[in-house]
Amino acid sequence: MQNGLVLRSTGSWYEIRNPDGHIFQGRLKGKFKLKGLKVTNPIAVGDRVLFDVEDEAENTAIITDIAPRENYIIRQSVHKTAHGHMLAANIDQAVLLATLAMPRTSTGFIDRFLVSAESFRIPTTIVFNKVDILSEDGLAFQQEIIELYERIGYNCLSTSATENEGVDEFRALLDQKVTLVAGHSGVGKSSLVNAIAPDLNLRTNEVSSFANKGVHTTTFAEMFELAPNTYIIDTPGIKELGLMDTSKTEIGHYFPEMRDRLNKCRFNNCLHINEPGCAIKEAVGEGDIAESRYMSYLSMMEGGDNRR
Ligand SMILES: Nc1nc2c(ncn2[C@@H]2O[C@H](COP(=O)(O)OP(=O)(O)OP(=O)(O)O)[C@@H](O)[C@H]2O)c(=O)[nH]1
Ligand SMILES: [Zn+2]
Repeated sequence: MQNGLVLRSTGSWYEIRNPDGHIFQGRLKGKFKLKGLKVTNPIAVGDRVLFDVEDEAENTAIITDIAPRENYIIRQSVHKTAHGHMLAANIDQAVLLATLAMPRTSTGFIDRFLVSAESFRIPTTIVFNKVDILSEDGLAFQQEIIELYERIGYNCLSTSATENEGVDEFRALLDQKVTLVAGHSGVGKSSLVNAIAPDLNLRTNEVSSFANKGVHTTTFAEMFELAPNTYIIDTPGIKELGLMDTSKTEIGHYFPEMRDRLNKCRFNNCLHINEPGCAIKEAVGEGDIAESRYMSYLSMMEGGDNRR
């Protein structure tokens, strides 16, 4: 019996790393209890498992147990069934990679991500990349945006992957942690990761013989070791985390700057849209809650598409 960390999953095979760095291709034998979780997959990237080596020469293994998870991210299936897909487990933090250069990340997209991360209790740092190509006005605007998010309590960092700015800070941020890295295509995710771990090459790693072992060749998330005890989880093709089973009354709780004010509204079932005596709208009016954040809130309440 050994323990290991699940680095990838194809749906039927799981790539497991043991503490010595040895890689096994593991699978579950028979049916495994999902312990009440409404998900289609019993094991996710980031899971810690116990396993028995099945074939020494082939490096295959049988997974016998899964350690309790500290947290996990579930994505609702495209079919909107009651069951979602567990994207990753045991995540220490998320990095939302954004840019105010091109392709510009909207505050709506940032807020949607932050709300999801709050709902999964994952602390998030917003990294603003491509600072090297911002104009003077662009830089001033970025400073305002950073202040806006820092006031709420989010850690922010500005970087240039190409000019090596903020790269040491980025490396320090990831050190000894399991970090989910997310962001739109083109913001510089691979450039920034390659700047701190040149040997890794995110892109080429995606195509491996491992993927051929599975019936479903789509891998939803993958874990990469950057340095000892330092991992990133890449979610290729996944732009937003999405929310599971979130009622309208809950959304306000995932805006930290609203949380403390929620019990000050006149009506305790206030949705902060057009009710009289609303402490949230009052705070927006006084500038204590940013207009852009409130707009994101309203958009999420409408279930509107706020992805861009
Ligand atoms: N000026 C500037 N360009 C950058 C920076 N970081 C990345 N780029 C450029 O932006 C483009 C996209 O960078 P990638 O690292 O491939 O972006 P990505 O987010 O990994 O995008 P996908 O590969 O589509 O997921 C490339 O042409 C990079 O050279 C930066 O800090 N400054
Ligand atoms: Zn209210």
